[in-house]
Amino acid sequence: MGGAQLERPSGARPGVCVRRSFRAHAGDQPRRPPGPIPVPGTMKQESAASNTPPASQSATPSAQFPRNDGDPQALWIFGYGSLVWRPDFAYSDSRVGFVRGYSRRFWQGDTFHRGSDKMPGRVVTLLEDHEGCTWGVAYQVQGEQVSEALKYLNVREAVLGGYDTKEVTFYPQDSPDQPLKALAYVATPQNPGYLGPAPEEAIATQILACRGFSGHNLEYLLRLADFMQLCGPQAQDEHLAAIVDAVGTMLPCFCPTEQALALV
Ligand SMILES: N[C@@H](CCC(=O)N[C@@H](CS)C(=O)NCC(=O)O)C(=O)O
Repeated sequence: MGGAQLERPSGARPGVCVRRSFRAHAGDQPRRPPGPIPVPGTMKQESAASNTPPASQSATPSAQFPRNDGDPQALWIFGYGSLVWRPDFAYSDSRVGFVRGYSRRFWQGDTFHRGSDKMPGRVVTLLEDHEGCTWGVAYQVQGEQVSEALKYLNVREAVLGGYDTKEVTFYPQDSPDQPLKALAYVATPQNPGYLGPAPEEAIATQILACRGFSGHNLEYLLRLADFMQLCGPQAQDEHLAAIVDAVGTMLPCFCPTEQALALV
């Protein structure tokens, strides 16, 4: 469930980054109703109406919904963080690809999904960067999926995460000459949860120490690193790689000794 499956083309040599076809599978379609993220273990099917945040909380998307040729009702949503592996909304199609002019940074604080008020975690946002390129997944929603996805993401991203919407141009890896307009959720420096730049070692320490209602902050980092690994050598994210390296260096300090585990 969640992110679509990356398929290794038949005949590809294992361990070699090859161009992959990225296909959503009907079985992947999430079943979670749109709306507030239920605390893990308490998920239940609720009517959309009961999930609608109070008017005072709802933050309507600021970007006009980007339209592409073809189905006027269709909308593409670009994910570059947790949306890469856990979109949790129904979609009709998905593509791996990238956006130009932005770099991804772990500069957004999170006190719900991967952190708490006392120990905010760090999640990603997009930074305008003329030479930047950020890889992720674009999901196509059509018909009723559009309002359901936007209602759900408004709560998950805007109300709970401090993100705002922005129109971006998405380049599918399989057809970069046919770019798509897409909606992205971006945490700007003006939002109260924004933490801004920090040394990668400090970010790694924060990630190692934090968890929230959606799980540990380390899971968030490693799932994103997994995705980037699957994208192949053409997809580089030095900021992400530096944080993963820093985590690897620090993990021994966080791991209990054999004596402590009484493994002897
Ligand atoms: N908007 C970015 C980042 C999304 C993101 O990571 N948002 C957090 C909100 S703070 C989230 O949904 N976290 C859910 C989780 O960590 O599983 C994306 O397109 O993926």
